[in-house]
Amino acid sequence: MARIETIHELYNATLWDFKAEGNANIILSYNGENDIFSAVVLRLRKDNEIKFDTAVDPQFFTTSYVNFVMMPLLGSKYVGESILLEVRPEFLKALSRAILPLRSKKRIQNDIDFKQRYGMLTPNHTRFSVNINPTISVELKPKWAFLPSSSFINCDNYVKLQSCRFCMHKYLNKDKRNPTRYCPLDLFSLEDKRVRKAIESLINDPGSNLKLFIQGTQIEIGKENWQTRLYEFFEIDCPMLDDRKQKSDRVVDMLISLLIQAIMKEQDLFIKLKRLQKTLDELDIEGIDQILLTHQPKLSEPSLEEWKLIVNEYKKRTSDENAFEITNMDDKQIRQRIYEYLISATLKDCSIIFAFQKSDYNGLGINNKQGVAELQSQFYNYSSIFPERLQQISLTETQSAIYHNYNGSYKHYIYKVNVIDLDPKPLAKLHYYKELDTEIVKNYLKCTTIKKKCSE
Ligand SMILES: O=P(O)(O)O[C@@H]1[C@@H](OP(=O)(O)O)[C@H](OP(=O)(O)O)[C@H](O)[C@H](OP(=O)(O)O)[C@H]1OP(=O)(O)O
Ligand SMILES: Nc1ncnc2c1ncn2[C@@H]1O[C@H](COP(=O)(O)OP(=O)(O)OP(=O)(O)O)[C@@H](O)[C@H]1O
Repeated sequence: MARIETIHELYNATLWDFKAEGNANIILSYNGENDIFSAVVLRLRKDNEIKFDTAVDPQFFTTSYVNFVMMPLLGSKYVGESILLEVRPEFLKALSRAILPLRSKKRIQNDIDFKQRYGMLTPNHTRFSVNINPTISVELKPKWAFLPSSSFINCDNYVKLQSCRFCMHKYLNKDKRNPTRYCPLDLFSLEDKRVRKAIESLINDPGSNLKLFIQGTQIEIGKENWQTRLYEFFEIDCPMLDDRKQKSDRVVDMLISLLIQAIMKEQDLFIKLKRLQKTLDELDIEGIDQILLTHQPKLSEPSLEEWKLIVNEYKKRTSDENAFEITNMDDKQIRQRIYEYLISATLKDCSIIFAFQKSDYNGLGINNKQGVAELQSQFYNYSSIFPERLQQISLTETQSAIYHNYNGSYKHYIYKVNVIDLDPKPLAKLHYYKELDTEIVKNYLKCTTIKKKCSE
């Protein structure tokens, strides 16, 4: 269950900086002097039209959903703990006034929801609580990791079997004449060359799918001289490279190389995310739509207890070789598939944050492979993974170590990786999902004559 706290010292709007916002939430980072909160963010729900029809408080529900559904599926290593902080309308209104000038115009139509009773305190995944060395963080929003293969897909929509959802969707967005080269299937292939292509494409055209943070502050990629902020982190001051362009290309390449190395170390997360997205969406939205029309099942938002059962049932279904035929589903199995689709929708929309902090453990100056391998094994033996615990509010995070090998020179970093935005999607969105799917395919068929073949 979610833990609820009242922490009086936090109800002061000047202690919170606007950090970021999405469609549904606003995130504030603590700027006060109490070290306990130095790497903590406050996540507040925005006042959106789509409301959850649940008996319990929506923030309480969301936090418990993350604990009961997402943690068992993704693993506690990747899903941060959070605490509910009791909040009052006066505090929320003061925050809203303070952050208004900093918010993007495209988002301000929805304010903080002043009626929420709780905000969510969670670790700031773009910072470390022990802030002794420079930190760099990269947030990826990878989106759909698979090609569907459902027999429910209408033959007129055959493109869905060969072009991935993201690569089709990009033609519907504003920049459709010059769409990004990023394809999530490259990232999830976990093949060196393709992962590099995915990350390079994201850096060249980040959109909302890649964000970069230095010391927890977002850097706008592409803005003039944005790369200079990377020099300090990578300790680049090479006299041989006084050519600016060469220097900045090198530092971006170092960032890409560090990120790829961490992605490869955390392959399990990417494999898991892809498998979950795919198996929880076995029917495709076209199948979900058909069973909704044919069977008209009675549906309501599952309670937290029901969500636990849905996860267990999914696990049973996917481990059972004699699983039932999708053509022979009873009412309970039909509802199960619909709820599984909603879990998959969350996992198609989540983001992954990698944060790196330079470590003082410098490998004693060793720069040959054998020496590094020895040190690495010593290091991993005693502390490859260790939890960082913020005593008072007790939010645990897992940190790991990485030796970044860049052209034969090794640097040691501590890093952490966390999945964010794991909120439940409401049943009311199913209709939107079907409409969007139809629109994406129709537009894609019309828009481009060359249909890209994405491969898993
Ligand atoms: O529908 P999609 O695929 O465009 O995804 C939406 C996202 O758009 P994107 O394509 O990532 O720019 C959208 O992101 P942006 O607002 O575009 O940054 C939201 O994440 C939205 O989820 P929610 O309504 O906040 O729960 C997302 O809605 P869901 O489909 O995940 O419910
Ligand atoms: N725990 C965290 N630590 C650091 N940054 C965070 C954290 N949670 C959220 N953020 C930042 O705030 C942004 C918005 O947060 P979040 O994804 O939770 O909002 P949302 O409204 O649910 O997004 P979406 O529009 O994708 O649905 C994230 O993209 C990320 O940059």
